[in-house]
Amino acid sequence: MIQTQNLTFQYKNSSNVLSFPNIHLKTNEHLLILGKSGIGKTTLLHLLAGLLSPKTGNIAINNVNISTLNSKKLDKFRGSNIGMVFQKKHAIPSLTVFENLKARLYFSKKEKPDSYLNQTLEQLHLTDFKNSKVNEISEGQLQRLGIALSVIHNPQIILADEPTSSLDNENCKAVIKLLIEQAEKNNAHLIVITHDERIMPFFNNTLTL
Ligand SMILES: Nc1ncnc2c1ncn2[C@@H]1O[C@H](COP(=O)(O)OP(=O)(O)OP(=O)(O)O)[C@@H](O)[C@H]1O
Repeated sequence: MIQTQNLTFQYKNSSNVLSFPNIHLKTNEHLLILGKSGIGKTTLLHLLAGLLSPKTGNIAINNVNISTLNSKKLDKFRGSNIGMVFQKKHAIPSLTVFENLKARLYFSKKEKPDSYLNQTLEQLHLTDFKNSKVNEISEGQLQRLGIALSVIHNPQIILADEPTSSLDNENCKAVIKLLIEQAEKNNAHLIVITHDERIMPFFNNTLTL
């Protein structure tokens, strides 16, 4: 369950106060967040991930009010409950694709057999690049690795910022299907922000800021 109430946010060096509609997602519900450039989509996603603190309002995730957690507890909560697909890539360049997945599991203190990692790479058309270093793969492959890294530890919430923007139609479909499949397999919520109209048919719930 995700519930937000009266959320507002203000960047330090800005006089603009961003305010957001309330969100209420029940178990297994997903959400697509739309809105014009600069309206606050990424800011909202970062608030939901606990990467930013609201100026006012509350965010409850599975009955934990994350706005009240101190930074140590918030880091722990995020590490095991949230998977983020960032616009900027978060893979470790000196490691291979496969080693990155192993490292992600290590940091989230979860264990998975190698066969599970291989299956995820297969679903994202990354098997051929399993032993490639991150700086040897293309932008699209890197973006798909970002998806794999965000779901490999089976988080309760998957937050994705423009996950399909640089992908061709085939990989766009593969990525969104994998995100939905992972979310459903784990009873997790999937929240996506996008400009990409190709992914709208995959969502029943949309919120336009
Ligand atoms: N670090 C910052 N300091 C000050 N203002 C910021 C900062 N980051 C974003 N903003 C401003 O806050 C507003 C919301 O930004 P945000 O990135 O959330 O929008 P967005 O809807 O995700 O945009 P886009 O679709 O272009 O990525 C914008 O007006 C932006 O200029």
